[in-house]
Amino acid sequence: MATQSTPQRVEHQLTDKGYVPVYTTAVVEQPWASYSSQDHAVWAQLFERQQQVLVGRASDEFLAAQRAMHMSPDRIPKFDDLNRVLRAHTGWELVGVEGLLPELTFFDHLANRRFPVTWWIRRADQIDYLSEPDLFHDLFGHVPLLMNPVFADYMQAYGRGGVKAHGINPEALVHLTRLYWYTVEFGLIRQADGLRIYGSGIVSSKSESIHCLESNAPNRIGFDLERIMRTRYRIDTFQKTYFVIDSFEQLMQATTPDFTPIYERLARQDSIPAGEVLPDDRVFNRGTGEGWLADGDV
Ligand SMILES: C[C@H](O)[C@H](O)[C@H]1CNc2nc(N)[nH]c(=O)c2N1
Ligand SMILES: N[C@@H](Cc1ccccc1)C(=O)O
Ligand SMILES: [Fe+2]
Repeated sequence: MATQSTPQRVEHQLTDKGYVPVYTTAVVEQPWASYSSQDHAVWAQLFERQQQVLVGRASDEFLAAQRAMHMSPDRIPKFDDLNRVLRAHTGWELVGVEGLLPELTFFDHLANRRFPVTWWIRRADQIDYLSEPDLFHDLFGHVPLLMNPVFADYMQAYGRGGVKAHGINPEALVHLTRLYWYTVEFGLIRQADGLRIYGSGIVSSKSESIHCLESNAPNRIGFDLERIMRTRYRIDTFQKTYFVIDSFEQLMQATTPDFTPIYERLARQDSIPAGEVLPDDRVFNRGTGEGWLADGDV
């Protein structure tokens, strides 16, 4: 009987966020044969639950991409099977990793159309909350949209931008990471029939899939590149603000220009607290702020 899959943590490193696990940057084969029956059961339970929550909440593009991937709901998919489909559609491929990677390693993967997917899945007692990306977050949350040609291009361009920003200065990376956070992880998109989810951090969370669209607590504000790059975010609670794009084409066009002058301009401006609404914001919802914690913005 295979044991519960556990990540091979290399060590813990003391950072400004306290002790964080540091993983090897190595690409690892997916140990598919060693997944336990509990691992597959956790996948099936999360997949089934999220499928139900996302009807009427996930964007049309996300649902179409997910259908095209033919991911099995009842056991952990094989990276090799998904790679055959993904490569044929947009040239992307999944690579197995132990967990969070150093930023430059992460960006370099994206720049080469490789998406790093954590090989282990959370335990049954972590179903509702996990502090770091596991296989379910990466595979169910991030992988489907890599089937969408425009979003696939955006993700590669983002990776190239990350490598570039890493060579500029740490502040540029902070500004760029916020863009990732408020689009790839927690982005909303406007459809004719209402706001919908495309961010991976949301689609892999039952509670946030409901909260982000239906609670009055958070702000919902129209996409504005530099506004987003100035805005701090939360890593331990629901987002205080969600940003809304009109289309992936809008996202692609907004991020095509050279960011170098943008980083220079942003360096002279203050960051914006996660829950703030500015006079020029295109406000879809002005949040009540109910349940917000006072501090903790990153
Ligand atoms: C974009 C930003 O650097 C972000 O924190 C990166 C860092 N390293 C990562 N490493 C992995 N494996 N997966 C991720 O999503 C990220 N995110
Ligand atoms: N155009 C950005 C790179 C980028 C592309 C797509 C998304 C985010 C950033 C730059 O010059 O740095
Ligand atoms: Fe993620």
